[in-house]
Amino acid sequence: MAKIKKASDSLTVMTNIVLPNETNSLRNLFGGELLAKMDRCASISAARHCERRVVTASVNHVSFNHPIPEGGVVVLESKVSRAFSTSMEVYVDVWLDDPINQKKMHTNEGIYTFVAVDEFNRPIPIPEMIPETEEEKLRYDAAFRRKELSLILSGRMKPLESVELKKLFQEPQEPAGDKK
Ligand SMILES: CCCCCCCCCCCCCCCC(=O)SCCNC(=O)CCNC(=O)[C@H](O)C(C)(C)COP(=O)(O)OP(=O)(O)OC[C@H]1O[C@@H](n2cnc3c(N)ncnc32)[C@H](O)[C@@H]1OP(=O)(O)O
Repeated sequence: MAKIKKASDSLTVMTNIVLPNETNSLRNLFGGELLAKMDRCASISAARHCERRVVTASVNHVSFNHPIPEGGVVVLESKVSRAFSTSMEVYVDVWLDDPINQKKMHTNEGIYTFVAVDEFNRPIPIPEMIPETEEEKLRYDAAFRRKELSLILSGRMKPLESVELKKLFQEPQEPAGDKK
């Protein structure tokens, strides 16, 4: 597949108001409801990138930094952060938006992996992705480590087979001349 796409080509923005039936006993948005919203938003980004059917392969990370209250306006923004062969990482940022005071607070982020599949649910190749902004470049650079970690945690890769992740745990090598 020759096509190359930008991260911004997959930008997806979903805005919702938190309704009472989505809240927990503290009257904040229930975590599972947020996960479902993030999965929907991210899956649209993934489909926009590869122009194919996609399935969620894993949820690699979700952070709940601030509660989102009933009646709050929730804005989800997702983009593909890196495309591999058949899989892609999608980053979702969640904001609590105060339209009256025009303030926005970053409340959550999530990192998902999607796989493009054919009509028989077999993985198929996807276009490459090029990052443009500084944030997109940082997320792109770290995505391979996260892919390796996710494969290790799901039993699909042995830790010693990793390339990028292993480097994090290796002692920095001293230049030959500095040895005492
Ligand atoms: C034009 C469009 C406009 C927009 C228009 C709107 C469209 C709107 C779209 C909405 C779309 C609905 C979105 C529903 C989203 C669900 O809800 S899907 C339901 C939940 N998910 C599932 O049921 C998936 C079930 N699992 C599977 O089907 C298979 O395990 C999978 C994921 C296809 C993988 O199959 P497999 O045979 O194991 O394949 P394998 O070759 O080993 O791995 C394939 C790739 O996945 C990676 N992978 C597999 N597991 C993992 C893991 N745990 N971690 C990281 N990577 C992994 C592999 O590393 C490999 O990556 P590449 O190196 O090829 O890039």
